Amino acid sequence: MDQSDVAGDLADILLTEEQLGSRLDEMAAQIDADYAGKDLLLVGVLKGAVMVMADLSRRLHHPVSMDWMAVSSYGSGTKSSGVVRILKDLDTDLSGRNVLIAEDIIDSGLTLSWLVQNLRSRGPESVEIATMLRKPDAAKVEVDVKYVGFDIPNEFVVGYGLDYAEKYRNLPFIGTLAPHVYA
Ligand SMILES: O=P(O)(O)OC[C@H]1O[C@H](OP(=O)(O)OP(=O)(O)O)[C@H](O)[C@@H]1O
Ligand code: HPA
Ligand SMILES: [Mg+2]
Repeated sequence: MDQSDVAGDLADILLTEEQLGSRLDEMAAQIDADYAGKDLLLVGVLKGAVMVMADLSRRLHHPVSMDWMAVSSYGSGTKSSGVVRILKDLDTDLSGRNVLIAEDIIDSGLTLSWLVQNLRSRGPESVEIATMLRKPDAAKVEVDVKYVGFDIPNEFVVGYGLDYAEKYRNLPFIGTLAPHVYA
């Protein structure tokens, strides 16, 4: 997508591609250090986490496996329904594995608190979370997150995997939408 095609839809750019990239460098270095000598399974949460998974995993100097889950709580709206559905489950047996969930955003926390509980019940060695974004002021449940890219204000954001009604995921930066887009 030519960014000029969506420029009229955006109110603001919150985080540039460069800011996301340098924060990912730091997160990857931390993850490499924390998991040195250990097995690591990255679990990406479709669809939003595709960018984080691709960009974070390529920065790790660590042999990892990758698997994917699809869960959805937002549908096409801007509010979490609170009801999490598994649309696609993992192919991997988690017994004894060190699992690191890769996510684009923790908003209300409902998706991740549900997912962490679900994965912990499968007998892994550990389950931790790496998320690019978190909205502290939107939290409805506490989620223990080991790696956070950025804490952001409580506004609906798009880009870098995040959609509004399935659009804007491929923007390389994080932005907010102009009010007319929701109308
Ligand atoms: O903390 P929460 O309030 O639960 O929100 C976070 C979740 O919402 C989004 O997924 P969505 O359901 O929109 O699916 P998608 O990734 O396919 O867009 C996002 O990717 C997270 O998984
Ligand atoms: N934008 C897009 N998708 C989301 C958001 C957001 O701010 N929060 C949870 N899912
Ligand atoms: Mg979504």
